[in-house]
Amino acid sequence: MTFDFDLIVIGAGAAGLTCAITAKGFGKSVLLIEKNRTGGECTWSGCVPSKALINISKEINSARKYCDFVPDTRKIMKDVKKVIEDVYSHETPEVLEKTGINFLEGEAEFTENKTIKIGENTFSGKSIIIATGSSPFVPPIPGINTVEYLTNESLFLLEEIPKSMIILGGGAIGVEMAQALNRIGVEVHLVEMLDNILFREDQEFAHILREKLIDEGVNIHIKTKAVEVKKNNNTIILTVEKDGQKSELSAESMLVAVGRKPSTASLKLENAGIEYNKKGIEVDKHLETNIHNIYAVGDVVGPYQFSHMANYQGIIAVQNALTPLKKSIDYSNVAWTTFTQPELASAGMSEKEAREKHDNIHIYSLKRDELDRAKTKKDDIFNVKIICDHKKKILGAQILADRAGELICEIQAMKSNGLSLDKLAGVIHPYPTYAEAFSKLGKKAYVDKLMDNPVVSLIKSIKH
Ligand SMILES: Cc1cc2nc3c(=O)[nH]c(=O)nc-3n(C[C@H](O)[C@H](O)[C@H](O)COP(=O)(O)OP(=O)(O)OC[C@H]3O[C@@H](n4cnc5c(N)ncnc54)[C@H](O)[C@@H]3O)c2cc1C
Ligand SMILES: NC(=O)c1ccc[n+]([C@@H]2O[C@H](COP(=O)([O-])OP(=O)(O)OC[C@H]3O[C@@H](n4cnc5c(N)ncnc54)[C@H](O)[C@@H]3O)[C@@H](O)[C@H]2O)c1
Repeated sequence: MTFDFDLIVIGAGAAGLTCAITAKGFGKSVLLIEKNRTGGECTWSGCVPSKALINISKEINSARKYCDFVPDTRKIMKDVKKVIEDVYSHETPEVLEKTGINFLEGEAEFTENKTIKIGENTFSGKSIIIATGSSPFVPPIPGINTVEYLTNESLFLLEEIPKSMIILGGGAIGVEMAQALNRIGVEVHLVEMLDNILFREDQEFAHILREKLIDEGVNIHIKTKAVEVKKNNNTIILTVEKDGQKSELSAESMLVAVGRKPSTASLKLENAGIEYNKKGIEVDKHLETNIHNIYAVGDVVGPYQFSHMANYQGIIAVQNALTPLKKSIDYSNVAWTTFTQPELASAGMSEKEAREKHDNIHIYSLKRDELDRAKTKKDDIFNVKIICDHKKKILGAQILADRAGELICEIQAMKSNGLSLDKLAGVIHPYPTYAEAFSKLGKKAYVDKLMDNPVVSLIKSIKH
């Protein structure tokens, strides 16, 4: 059987772009289909605009320590859009076509398992990769459809920012946006139904971060459930329930950020017999669906909804789809960062997970007052936790600090290469840096390892 393309990729977000570029690198013919704009969520309504807004809000926050002023949110939003345009300029259909990728704009659906339909046209692919991402989940709170709520898809399209905002959901989006919006002058109410923000993170560090946000002026309502939404003139009124007591929060606008739903509806997966559930498309360890040569990657698959995971999965899926070598996905070395200030970065296991999986773990931690660099900045928050097994092999790490997302990469590199923490003991780190914390912890691990050595134990016992 002959095919129109070696590979058809549906969706040109982080995952789909990686797939198309990687396949082209293998010298294969590729058709990339996108119904909206190339770049997907990360460029238009996710990582890029959120980090641009966070950066601006940091600058405003620093300046505000020394003088008071009202930020111009029209100018802020214009600058956020400029950043989006800059990133997009490197991934436009024209740029992609120059690399030899065939690009088609349109909504793709399966007609059968080798054939995709876009409008009136059908195309066959020897292999197909689904990379259609996710969209915001909107909870069925009574009255929600009677108000014009925002999601990440509409927030960054605003020309100016409302003066007050209710944010529903204290996850990654809610917390990052709560701090950034509050810093640019928005009165923020963050509503989270669990007993802390950032439920996936180390809860001790999430607690410190929560206190910091409250200190900055964010109104955080934990253990609080949204029960009804209504509108009164230009005000959104959210009825919430906490400990059985109802009360009302009001604001000009409301951002819904309570998780994602996979984008499967438009694909007509049934026509190809592809299995999926409400969490997304089901794949095996090779990222292959139940249908041979149809793969799925990125947010539409999970379990981690990050751009870097979309990239990682994309490369593996292409390799498996186009070459005889089958590579398994490995989620044992995942790292991520929540871009608040301070940032909260994680690699591998949390302390809780490590305790569940290992009998004998050792936590190496270091706080602000043990590190000169942190002490040089007034009010700096600095917390590191590195979780090791009994041989000091790194199982996981969490860092709550400025630029924690950069700092975690040193530990991530060590962990991914199976190195133990004591190996950092002899590595010279410049003084005074935040990263010096790692060589200090490496030295502690080195001494502990030495003490665990049977020869040292024997000498110690003889001496005693
Ligand atoms: C506010 C926010 C901030 C974030 N910040 C970060 C961050 O800092 N770091 C990080 O790693 N991650 C971050 N993320 C997560 C990250 O954006 C996603 O994990 C990533 O973009 C997923 O990429 P994807 O390619 O799987 O999906 P998407 O980027 O959603 O791409 C899917 C594409 O498929 C297209 N599509 C869907 N159906 C069809 C169809 N039938 N036919 C044709 N095209 C179709 C869509 O239009 C879309 O362009 C953030 C997310 C949000 C919402
Ligand atoms: N820096 C980053 O890497 C980054 C930033 C933003 C988003 N993301 C990705 O996007 C994904 C989605 O982010 P998100 O913040 O929408 O989801 P999330 O799953 O991270 O958090 C959603 C939060 O909403 C709460 N919630 C759910 N229903 C609620 C309700 N009815 N009332 C009050 N609270 C409710 C949940 O308890 C949870 O804490 C993240 O999981 C992450 O993968 C990553």
